[in-house]
Amino acid sequence: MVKICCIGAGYVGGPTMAVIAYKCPDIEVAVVDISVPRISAWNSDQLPIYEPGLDDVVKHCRCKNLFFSTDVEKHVFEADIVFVSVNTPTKTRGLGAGKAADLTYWESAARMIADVSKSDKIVVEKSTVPVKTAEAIEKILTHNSKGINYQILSNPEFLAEGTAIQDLFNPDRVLIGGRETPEGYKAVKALKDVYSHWVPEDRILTTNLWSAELSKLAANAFLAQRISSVNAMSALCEATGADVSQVAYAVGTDSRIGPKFLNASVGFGGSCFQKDILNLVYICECNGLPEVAEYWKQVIKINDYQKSRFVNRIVSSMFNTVANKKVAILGFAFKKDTGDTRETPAIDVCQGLLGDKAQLSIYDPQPMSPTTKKKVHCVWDAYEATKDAHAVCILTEWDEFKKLDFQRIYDNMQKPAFVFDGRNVVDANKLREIGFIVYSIGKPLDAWLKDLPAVA
Ligand SMILES: NC(=O)C1=CN([C@@H]2O[C@H](COP(=O)(O)OP(=O)(O)OC[C@H]3O[C@@H](n4cnc5c(N)ncnc54)[C@H](O)[C@@H]3O)[C@@H](O)[C@H]2O)C=CC1
Ligand SMILES: O=C(O)[C@H]1O[C@H](OP(=O)(O)OP(=O)(O)OC[C@H]2O[C@@H](n3ccc(=O)[nH]c3=O)[C@H](O)[C@@H]2O)[C@H](O)[C@@H](O)[C@@H]1O
Repeated sequence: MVKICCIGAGYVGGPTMAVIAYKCPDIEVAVVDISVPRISAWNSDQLPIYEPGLDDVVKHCRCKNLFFSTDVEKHVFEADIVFVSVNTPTKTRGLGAGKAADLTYWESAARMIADVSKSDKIVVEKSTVPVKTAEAIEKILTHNSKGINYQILSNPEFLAEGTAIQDLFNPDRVLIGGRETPEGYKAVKALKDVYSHWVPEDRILTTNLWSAELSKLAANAFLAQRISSVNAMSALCEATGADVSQVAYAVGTDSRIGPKFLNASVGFGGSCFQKDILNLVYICECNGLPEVAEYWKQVIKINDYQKSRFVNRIVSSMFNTVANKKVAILGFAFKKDTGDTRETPAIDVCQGLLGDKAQLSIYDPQPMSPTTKKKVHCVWDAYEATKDAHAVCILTEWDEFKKLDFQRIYDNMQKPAFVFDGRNVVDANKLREIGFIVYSIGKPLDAWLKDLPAVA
């Protein structure tokens, strides 16, 4: 029986390995982590992450061919294939701080693999890493190899949170990069055999190591660029009376452009887009390509602009001050159907409003982390959040926000009552009929808002 071990039981390691175990009953999969609470949660009824469909997949294989453990060394020792899916955040200190990927966790995982291994292993980069990381990992492993043969593969993950199980069951493609040597091809084939249990052959792409590593950063940069492009258009729409949804639809019907990922928003968030673009920018700079670096940096600049533009809209609409006014925040997660609040645009919007001394009352359908709860006032119901508020800000596109009784909300709010829709989820005209003053990203402006400055 092939044995797989995955180091890192996070948003990627957990769901990815659960699906491998589910689709490959002949393979034994162990997911290991240094975090005891995380592993305990994976072994309980309350999984550490919320992802539609994940519970069923985990329940189906846990303790059969899927195991979660803190005994990292034992499972690495036993494995034929070791996936490394540890976090690779942006460096906060030292060389490349604020841009480069912090590979501390990766390096310590690689050193541990070298320490405990007694047999040949395929080591798979699942984390998103800078191009050429495989070379560094190879050096760490081979310098400590004790005669063991390691093959490094790059197998970046393209799942999106909220649709992880769907994405893993039916991926657009699986990408595997390896060394162009006989041993390298053999390792690529071994990993391909795992995915071929359920992924059609023509969707498993094989490349050299560097193409696979760079394709992951490129894919995230292209996706984020589309959002910044439509968000840049949203500002122009507001200035001209065009409607960003109509523009996006018209643009997206061109088959060369395509309709997906063109929803204007308060800005993109999540743990990866910004981190991966910063990483790309840093790699460009290190390779003497400042113009290319500047090009990608602009995607982040527009995203920051979009978030501050939204805050400025709120403050300027409400007589230029939100001091001591209750503002209800509906949605804190970085997108719907996830409990993840990492790098959510809601953090920047809330900070902006708190900077103007607003009193925030936050409601998200998913429970907030204890750290977030300590910093802001969270409530368990949208009606409680909006009671006596001057304004409602919608920051995540949860479906339940579309179904709220806005007449009830209006009746219980201070007047004039404002709605700032950062996700274009509500029917603005219906809300206007109730009496709200409504701002929707990239949509024709209310008379109230028209003459106010959009950006201070
Ligand atoms: N979150 C997402 O949707 C996606 C993330 N990625 C990439 O996948 C990687 C992992 O991301 P997430 O799963 O979101 O991170 P995460 O932070 O949820 O999980 C990483 C886990 O690795 C563990 N860990 C760190 N060092 C360790 C070590 N030496 N030994 C054992 N465990 C260790 C941590 O305790 C943590 O539980 C990142 O590189 C990210 O860019 C790629 C595609 C999607
Ligand atoms: O490397 C990663 O971590 C992953 O990053 C993204 O996945 P994720 O961040 O989970 O979620 P997305 O659906 O891409 O959304 C990212 C952000 O963009 C925003 N967004 C998305 C689409 C859109 O049209 N408009 C928009 O503002 C979302 O609300 C969210 O804040 C990519 O979609 C995945 O392919 C990739 O694997």
